[in-house]
Amino acid sequence: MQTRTIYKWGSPNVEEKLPEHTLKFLEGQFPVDKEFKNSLPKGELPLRPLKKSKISTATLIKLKQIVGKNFVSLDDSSRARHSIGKFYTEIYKARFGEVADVVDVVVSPKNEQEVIEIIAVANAGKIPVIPYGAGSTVTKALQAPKGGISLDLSRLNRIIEFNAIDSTVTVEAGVYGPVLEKHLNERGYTCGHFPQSFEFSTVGGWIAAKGAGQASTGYGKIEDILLSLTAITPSGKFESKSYPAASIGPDLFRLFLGTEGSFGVITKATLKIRKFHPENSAKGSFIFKNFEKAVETMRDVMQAGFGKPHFFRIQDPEETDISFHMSGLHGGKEDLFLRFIGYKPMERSLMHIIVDGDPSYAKEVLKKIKKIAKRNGGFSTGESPVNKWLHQRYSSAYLRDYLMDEGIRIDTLETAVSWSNLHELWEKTRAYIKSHENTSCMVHISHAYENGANLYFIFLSPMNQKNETVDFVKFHKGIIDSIHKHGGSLSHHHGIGRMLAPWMEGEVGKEGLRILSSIKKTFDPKGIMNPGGLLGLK
Ligand SMILES: Cc1cc2nc3c(=O)[nH]c(=O)nc-3n(C[C@H](O)[C@H](O)[C@H](O)COP(=O)(O)OP(=O)(O)OC[C@H]3O[C@@H](n4cnc5c(N)ncnc54)[C@H](O)[C@@H]3O)c2cc1C
Repeated sequence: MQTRTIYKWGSPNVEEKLPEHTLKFLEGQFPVDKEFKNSLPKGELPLRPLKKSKISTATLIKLKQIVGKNFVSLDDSSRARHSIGKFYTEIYKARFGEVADVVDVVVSPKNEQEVIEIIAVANAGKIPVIPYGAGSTVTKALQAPKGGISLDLSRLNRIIEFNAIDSTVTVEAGVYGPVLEKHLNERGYTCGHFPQSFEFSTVGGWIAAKGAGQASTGYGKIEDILLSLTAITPSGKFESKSYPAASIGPDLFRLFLGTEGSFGVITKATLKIRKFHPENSAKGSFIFKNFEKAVETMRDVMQAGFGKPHFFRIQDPEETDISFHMSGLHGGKEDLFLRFIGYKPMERSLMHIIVDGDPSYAKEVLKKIKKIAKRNGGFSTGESPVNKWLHQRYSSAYLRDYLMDEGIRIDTLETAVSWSNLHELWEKTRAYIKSHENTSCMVHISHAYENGANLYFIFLSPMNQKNETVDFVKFHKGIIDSIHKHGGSLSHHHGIGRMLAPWMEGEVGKEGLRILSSIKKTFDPKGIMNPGGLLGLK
């Protein structure tokens, strides 16, 4: 498996160089002062925890006895790396070497028994424990305002059982996406969970953040894929059984979904798997005259009842426009033809579809979608845009670090919204984002349901040369306020962490927070699991 460098997201084997036409477009759109750009650190400074480790010698001895001395790290780089995820300001500050809320020690157990013993030591000493999957969180969920132990789960990486009879796979929590998927693909199956961070995220992290993959419209979010789990909590070991369905009171294992390590450590999970033959997939794309018609088509398809695509995406007009520029299509013959037949830049909206499954099913569903698209004025643009998107479905995110080198800010926020609120939320939140000086706002829908969809906002602008962090935080807060005010959920798949915690009471209410807090107390009476404001918990 590939590893990545400290600061950069993505495979070190993939060059982040942009094609000439893309660079030209970005330079034109987001002019950045050369001197400012050159003054920006590019990630060459060593990471520097702003606090000294306060772990006691007695605790260190115990931890080393459990996992062996090679799996306990106290060095600056390990502590700092394990205390940041991939939120914009975390990465920005790390480039200056700074990591403020830092763990005291990093411990890497190799099995569940070692996790049990570490939790016991931590609980006895009231030492915070922060489970660490692959560090791809974008919600500040790994920051350690109270210090403590980072429990790196990457050695819990076994695939325990592939079960073709039940169509399940049981894995340890530290298994990375590509390892799991390769194992399944070799047997003609898929897990169906492909977050954009797929290459560098773990099964435990997917469950803990309650994430969604790019094919979630067909395969479901991780909560639909998860059948059962084992979690080690300070109160004991919780284990659920893998029934296809059951009526045995509330599904207790679901309590761990989305809790971002604040109830316990997920050590093992059983996931549903699906038969998978990519050669059978049916692909199509359409361009619509406007976003409204594209959304209407998506909603009609989701509510028609004839089946649904696995990947179902709409790019709003600005995202469609920027992808024309970035892919070099802008001004080309396809673009001119589309304009000529009435599909105008900054109005038109692109839709991508992939239907998996039995070939006759996939073909039939695509045929029916084509009918609905045609009725709504969709012009078929074939398989090629889908293949292009598939080619860069993970690597497009590598761009953020490159843009940071160039003095350009790019970040995202995402939400789920009912169909009836979708347009207002899209319009109002876009308007807020666009009110910030020289800011592009691209929006796509990538997860669709019978009752609504997600909206994924990407914003791009030159960095603020006076104070990038302060300006970013203020602007970012305004976007969250707008999403919240216009009927969107705080998150559809990234989770809450510490980033969205201040809005949690507004989302779930005082009573909701009280219930959450009392469940936490049951699993974690001393409050050692990922403490310090996560999920809005005290
Ligand atoms: C470029 C990029 C693209 C992304 N795209 C998507 C996307 O498409 N869909 C999506 O859902 N998310 C996406 N994310 C967010 C992130 O990748 C997910 O939240 C992912 O599920 C986190 O997994 P991880 O293994 O990296 O967990 P980490 O980042 O290490 O941890 C995340 C949280 O879960 C807790 N945790 C981790 N493992 C365990 C465990 N075994 N037991 C208990 N708690 C645990 C941690 O304490 C932390 O609070 C993206 C992130 C990036 C940087």
